[in-house]
Amino acid sequence: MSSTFDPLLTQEDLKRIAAYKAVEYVKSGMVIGLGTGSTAKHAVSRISELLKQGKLSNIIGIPTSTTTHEQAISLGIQLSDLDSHPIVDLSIDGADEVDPSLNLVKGRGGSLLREKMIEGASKKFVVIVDESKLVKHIGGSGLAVPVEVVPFCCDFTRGKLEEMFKEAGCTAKLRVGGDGGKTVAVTDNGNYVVDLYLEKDLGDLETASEKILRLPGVVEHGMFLGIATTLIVAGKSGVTVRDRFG
Ligand SMILES: O=C(CO)[C@H](O)[C@H](O)COP(=O)(O)O
Repeated sequence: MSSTFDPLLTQEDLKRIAAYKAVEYVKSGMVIGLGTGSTAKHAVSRISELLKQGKLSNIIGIPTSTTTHEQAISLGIQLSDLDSHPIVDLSIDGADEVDPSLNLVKGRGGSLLREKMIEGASKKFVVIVDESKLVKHIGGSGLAVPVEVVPFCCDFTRGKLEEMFKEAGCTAKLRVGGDGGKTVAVTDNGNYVVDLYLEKDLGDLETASEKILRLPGVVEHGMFLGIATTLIVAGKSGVTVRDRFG
């Protein structure tokens, strides 16, 4: 599916267009996983707008971060969690990278663990991106693959991760806060993030995933393999919608 746009649209416009398109999947009475980031925030705002206009009702949101929790609360969206609502009808979230098989890198915003729990529990997971996020192979773009680690001996875990992907030219860096690097960035779960910068792609992603998850000290990584069901891409020449099973 595709339509033609104004070439003067900004990246922010494209994020909003993708998000609004995804919200067309939201129906009254649904439990919705609310993603995190500058693209997902447009979806949360749109859901609230439609609730206020009476075009949607009885929506329960499951936020994927404290930031999204605060946004949704400020917009009056009713919230819950996976303990009370273990099955999520639909999640909508952005991504940092998307490959042709709809595998993703997520978590450059630091919310990868809650995102993976909620999006993995969803019957449908719609990924919304502008076209800059499309890559041939995830993990080889020069940008980071985030890994959430426990704070205990995090430099030991960082070193093990770097060693693990030595052949892919990996440099593993502990993520610092937005205060010029004076403090370590802490996730919503009280953990740290090690960013894996790779010169080459990771090869077989399932193998890489298993290796990372087997390392004690690792909580989760930001590769979302086989979780996304639908991809919405907004680009200067239009919007496309792709279903993994379609
Ligand atoms: O995974 C995420 C946060 O943990 C975000 O979805 C991802 O970083 C994309 O963010 P943005 O829409 O701001 O580019």
